[in-house]
This record gives sequence, C-alpha cells and structure tokens, in this order.
Amino acid sequence: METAEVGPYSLVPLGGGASGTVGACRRGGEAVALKVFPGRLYRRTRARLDRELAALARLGDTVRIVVPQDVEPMPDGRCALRMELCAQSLARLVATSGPLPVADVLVLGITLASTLVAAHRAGIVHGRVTPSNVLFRTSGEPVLSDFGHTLREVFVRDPDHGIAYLAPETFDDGVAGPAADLYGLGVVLHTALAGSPPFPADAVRDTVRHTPAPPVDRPEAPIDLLVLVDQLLVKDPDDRPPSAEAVTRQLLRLWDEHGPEPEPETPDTPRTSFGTEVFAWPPQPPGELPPVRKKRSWRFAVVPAVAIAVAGGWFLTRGPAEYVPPASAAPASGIPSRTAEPVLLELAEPADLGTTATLSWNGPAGWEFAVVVAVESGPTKTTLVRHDRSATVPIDARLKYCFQVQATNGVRVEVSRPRALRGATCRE
Ligand SMILES: Nc1ncnc2c1ncn2[C@@H]1O[C@H](COP(=O)(O)OP(=O)(O)OP(=O)(O)O)[C@@H](O)[C@H]1O
Repeated sequence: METAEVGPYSLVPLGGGASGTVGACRRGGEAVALKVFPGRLYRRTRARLDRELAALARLGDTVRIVVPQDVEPMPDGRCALRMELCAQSLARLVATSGPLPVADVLVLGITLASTLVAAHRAGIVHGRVTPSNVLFRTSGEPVLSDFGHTLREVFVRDPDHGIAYLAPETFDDGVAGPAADLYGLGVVLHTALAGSPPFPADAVRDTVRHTPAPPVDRPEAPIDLLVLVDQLLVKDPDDRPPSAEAVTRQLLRLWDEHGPEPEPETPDTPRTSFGTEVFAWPPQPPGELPPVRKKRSWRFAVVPAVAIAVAGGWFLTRGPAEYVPPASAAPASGIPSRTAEPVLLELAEPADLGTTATLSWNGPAGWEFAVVVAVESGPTKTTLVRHDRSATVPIDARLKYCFQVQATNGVRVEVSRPRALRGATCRE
C-alpha cells in the first residue's frame, strides 16, 4: 500500500473525512492513527481544543470512546491529532462481512447508547455518529470516535461529506443537539442490521430531508428493535425517542428478552462478529440505569424472537409439527403480553390481485405495524409499514400464502390471527 510522508511519519492512508485525513503509522514502537488537518492551530483554537479533550477525558473509563492522545504540529505547519489505532470501522465491517447478527447489534447498540448517555449528561454532543466513526479496537471492543467540534468547525474541507448519515435538522446551521446523536445511532443500527446505511453515501440533502428511511428487512429481528431503529431515524427531532437513556433502557430490555445467557462452562465462549466475547458485553450501563439482568438460556431466549418475528411466517404455514418450542419458553417471552389490556388487531380477508395482494387491518392508534408474508412451505418476509393500516404486497400468482400483521407500541408486541390466500393452511 502506498504511504505518505507526513513530518516524521510514514502514513498508511485510512481515509478522509469532512475535515481531515486519517492514516496509520508507527510512533516509537507503537502503531497509532494520525488525523491530519489542512492547516495550523492558532492559540485560541488550541485552547478550545484542549478544553474539549479534557472534557472527553473526564468522561472516564466507563464510556467507549476514542480520546485523542495529543495534538502534534507537523513540520509543514499542519496539525494532527494522534490517537489509538483501531482495527476497523463498522462501515468496513459490514462492507466486508454483511449485516451483523441481531444479538451483536444489541451489544453494539447498548454500548453506543450508554456512551451517549454519559456524554449527553456531561453536555457533550457528538454530532457525527456515523458507521465510519464507530470503530472496533483490536480486542473487538466497539468505540465511538471523532468527538469534538472545534477542529471540524475550523477546518471545513467538504461540507457535504457524510450528509447521507447526518440528522436533517443539522443541515442548515450545522448545530447538532442530543437528538442528532440519536439519529446517528439510528443510522448505525440500521447499517448493522441491514448491511448498508438507510441512504446511499452519495444521497443529497433533499433525499435525506424528505424520504423516509427504508425499513430494515430482518425477519428474525424482534419487531420492537426494528421499530426503535425506525423511530431514531424520523426527520423531526421532537418525534425521536426522548433521550439516549430511554434508548439504552429499551435496548437493555431487548437484550434481556432476546440476548444469550452466559454459559461460562462452555469451552468456546461465543464471540460477536466484531470479536468480543459475547458475555463480556454489553457493559454495565452508566448511572442509575438498570443493570443488565441475568439472561435465560440462549436456546430458550431466542424462542420469543422466533415466535414473534418468524412464527408469524415460517411457523405460520408449517405448523407446530415442525416447530416445537421448549415448554419453558412459552411464558418467557413477555411479549406479546397476554396479561395486559387486550388489543384489537384484526387482519381483513386479503384481496388476491394475481401478482399482488392487498391487506388491510384494524389496530390500536399510535402503534406501528409489520406485515408477514409467508409462502406455504416456503420463505417468509416481514416488512415494517409503520403507521399504515393497509399494504399491497407482491406475490407469485402460482403460490399459496398466509398473511399476518404484527403490531407494537415499543413495549408490547401483538400478532393478528393469520389469513390464508388460495386455500393455504395457516397456523396460529
Ligand atoms: N483511530 C482510528 N483507527 C482506525 N481507523 C480510523 C481511526 N480514525 C478514523 N479512522 C478511519 O479513517 C477514515 C477517515 O476518518 P475520518 O474521521 O476522517 O472521516 P469519516 O469518518 O469518513 O468522516 P467524518 O468527517 O464524518 O468523521 C474512516 O474510514 C475511519 O473509519
């Protein structure tokens, strides 16, 4: 790989962002990353940067962030931030390996959301939470890098860089509040689940401003995770979840319901797709947030997710003969909640239009919906349709189908009775 000589360093380029270019190099015996900015630092900017770095350092060891180690003046007058060299970014991981397993997405989400809780409590907003600013240490530990506004504001190389990943309310004046970080978290989780960001890298401002983010298609993911990602990506910051803390709580609940249980006696401890031991994570959330509870066994824990996200499809047409959940799994789910207030969710008879079917349903106000389309003895597809009460879905004119609607208010999940098309045999 070609290197660039920058002052005393031979830099292996890693990429360029909105304000500087990053490269890897050796300093003494240590491999480090250097972010080089296109100019010198004047005294006032340096003082502001020092305050910013000190505030980041005060966040302590419980947060997962990359804190620059030092500012280095280059012999040619430019300045550079020296920081730990990470193994790769989330953007790179999904580009090379595809979408992450759902449990790993939860680990990543809890790590980042709880880091944002600590930052926001300290009055620090990141402002550019993007898949390339989520890095993985060589240990696999996920960390959020590129905190700090000072150098970004002083060295503006390309104001449109990364626009596809940024909250639309920041486009005009560049000012980001905590809600913009939640939007960024939505972009990151969407990317981890879908294998690509909600909008392509070359998307223009108007697209990001006005086009709803496409729903993530991961039938095995709990619908409330998909809805959470969707809510993080809404355009109006007031309509996003109220705080990083609320998001952390929700992700912790999902982890509790769907995450694996530690099995320390297992010789090969399972690892996340980014290399950490699954059970070393997620970290304990900061402050007064509830600790991560002990999990049920993994085998049983996946059942609720399967029962909700897949039973609506695969199980819908094949029936219990091929799918026998362990008896103890049934009450473990917690969702759908059978003890809570009953909810009316009724799917009407589907209209068969040959190559499409039209579905419509009744459901509680304010809830979000997903439609499950299951080919008899074939694949299943779950599509989030948000607040719509009808959907037209493509079908094969030769096949039989079962349909179902799932609904969630972020706390509960309800599933409609299935509806058959062309005489398919559907199971509850
Ligand atoms: N400490 C680091 N270790 C390893 N790779 C890094 C490090 N810091 C940045 N990178 C990678 O270097 C590339 C350039 O990073 P940079 O932060 O300049 O741009 P960006 O993340 O694309 O945009 P933005 O300006 O929004 O941060 C990215 O691919 C990023 O993942």
